[in-house]
Parts: sequence; structure tokens; C-alpha cells
Amino acid sequence: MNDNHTCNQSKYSPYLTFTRSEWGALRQSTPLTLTEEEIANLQGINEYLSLDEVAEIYLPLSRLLNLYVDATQKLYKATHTFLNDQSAKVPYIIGIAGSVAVGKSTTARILQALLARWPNHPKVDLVTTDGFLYPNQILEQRGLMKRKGFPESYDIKRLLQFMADVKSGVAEIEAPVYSHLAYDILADEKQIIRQPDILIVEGINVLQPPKSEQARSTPQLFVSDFFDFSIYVDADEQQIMKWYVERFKLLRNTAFQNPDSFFHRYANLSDEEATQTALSIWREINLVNLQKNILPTRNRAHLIMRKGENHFVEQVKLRKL
Ligand SMILES: Nc1ncnc2c1ncn2[C@@H]1O[C@H](COP(=O)(O)OP(=O)(O)OP(=O)(O)O)[C@@H](O)[C@H]1O
Ligand SMILES: CC(C)(CO)[C@@H](O)C(=O)NCCC(=O)O
Repeated sequence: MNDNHTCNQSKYSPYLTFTRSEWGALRQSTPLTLTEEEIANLQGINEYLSLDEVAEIYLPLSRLLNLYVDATQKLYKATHTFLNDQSAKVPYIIGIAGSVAVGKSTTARILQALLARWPNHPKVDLVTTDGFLYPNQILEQRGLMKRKGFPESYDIKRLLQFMADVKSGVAEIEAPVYSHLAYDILADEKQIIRQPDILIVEGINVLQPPKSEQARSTPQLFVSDFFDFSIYVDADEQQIMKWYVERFKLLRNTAFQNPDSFFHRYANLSDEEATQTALSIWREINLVNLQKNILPTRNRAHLIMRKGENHFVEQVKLRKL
């Protein structure tokens, strides 16, 4: 481990830096034996997920998060005792940020499965901020169809209200649902959040300050103000671009084949055409968003997980404060 802390103020870093093996050693007494059912569930999340990766990277992370959740739950109990208040339970909220295609939703689903194994927080829910994108109709009106994922493409006021409701212990909260197949918000579908022990909120924008005029009219509040812990999933741009293109080609052979898919027109592209199409969407939209809006939020995270080839985590940085 590298403390990155010297007497020289300019070299001060708020992070402790761990190599892969240093991090892996921190799993310590975390129960390592996953049941067959759990292994099957994890592989259902992502067929390319390596179980060694789960043991070496995600189990230590779930151990750390369990300790934090436990400490926070005790703190809430102390406040309730002091106030003689039996009010509703408050979920522990974890934010997961990073570029399009870096693996946020996979990370979120692995953590959801692992965190739910601990007895003090069995109910772990997951929402993605994709649901808070404006519907295509509004994006079209505002000329934002090529800016999907940029700060102005989200109904940030609604997202902030959602976060406030979760943190206030509201019994049932509705979250809007986005479909990658339809490439749009599903007007008739809602996800209901019912007081989980932990809520994971995953999305490219979760560490960003509000930018829309709408949100500026109310006191400046960040989505991350509601987080107890936040994770930034990081990798080199070239690497993420490769994953974006690979996923696009995979979708061409699967989801895009569905006539209802927004991208059905890409279903019959040759390999070379698919690569070129994916590269141009990457360069025109997602790379610009990464450089302009996502990467600048990296150092706001409590933990930065840096991935290399094959999605293997090479380095973990954990905030000391
Ligand atoms: N740990 C992992 N091991 C193997 N493959 C992975 C892992 N994480 C992600 N992938 C693959 O990388 C691609 C991107 O992953 P994922 O869909 O989770 O990204 P994302 O950041 O949630 O993207 P988006 O912002 O577009 O929703 C997918 O093809 C996924 O299968
Ligand atoms: C929905 C988002 C913004 C985030 O997950 C992303 O997957 C997206 O659709 N980006 C727009 C460009 C593209 O189609 O890749």
C-alpha cells in the first residue's frame, strides 16, 4: 500500500493506493465460499465475469462496505435513541460512476449480490440514472438526441427528489425506467423502491453537479450529497472504447436483431461496418461526455477502481477522509 502522503503539501493525496494483490489480501475473514447458487447467480450477471476476480476484488470491497454500513447503522440507532424517535429506517446509499461501457452496471450487480449475503443488510436494491433521462420526445424537441448521457439530457430535479425521498425513509418510491432496447423511457413502467437496507445508484452522472437551469433555481444540491459511499469505475480511454465496440458488436448479433430494437437498422452490418458505426458513436458522443463531464468527477469518489485488460482491476484507491 502506498500512503501517497509526505510532508510536502503539494504531494498530498487524499487516497491510499493499493495494488491488486495488496487489495486482495484485505479480504481477510470475509467468507470466501460462495454457494453454488450464488456462483450461478453471479455468472448470470455476466457470462464473462471471472470468479477469481470476484474473490480477489469484489469480496474485499463487500467486506469494506459491510463495515461502513454497520458503523452507519449504529450511528443512526444512536441518533434515534437520543431523540427517542422510532422513525423509518434510512437506506445506506452507494453511488457508482464512470464512463459509458466501463462496466458500472456489472459492478453494481456484483455488489448487489455480494452485499445481500450479509445478515445486517439483506435487502439491496439497484437503480440506474438512465431512468432519469428525458424521454426521446423531449430530447428531440431540445435538439439533444446526440447528447444522451450529457448533464442536460437528465431530469436532474426529478433525480434529486428521488434521492431526497429515499433518504427521508419514504415507504414506497417510484423510479422511471429506461429501455436500451427501445432507446427510450418506458412510459408505462415504474420501478418501486421499498425501504431497502442498501440502495445502489449507478450512472455516468452520479458525481456531477447539477447544471440545468431547473436545478439551479433550488439551492445547489448534488446527487452525491445523498451518498454514504461512492465508487468511480475507471480505465484508459482506449480500453473503454474497445469495450464499447465489443458490446456494440455483441448487441448487433443479439438485441439489435429484435425488430422492436431502436438499433434494428444496425442488425445486418458487417463486422467492419459495425466497428466503424460504433467508433463514430463513441467519438461523437460518449468520448466527448467522458472527457468533458465524467472524468472531472473522478476525484470526488470515495473509492476509485482502475481496470485494465479483460476488466481485471489493477489498482484500487480508497479515500482516507
Ligand atoms: N467485470 C467484468 N468482467 C467481464 N466483462 C465485463 C465486466 N464488467 C463489464 N463487462 C462487459 O463490458 C461491457 C460494458 O459493461 P456494462 O454494460 O456493465 O457497462 P456500463 O458502464 O453499465 O455501461 P452503460 O453506461 O452504457 O450502461 C459489457 O459488454 C459487459 O459484459
Ligand atoms: C443511456 C446512456 C446515456 C448511459 O447508459 C448510454 O448508454 C447512451 O445511450 N449513450 C448515447 C450514445 C450511445 O448510443 O451509445
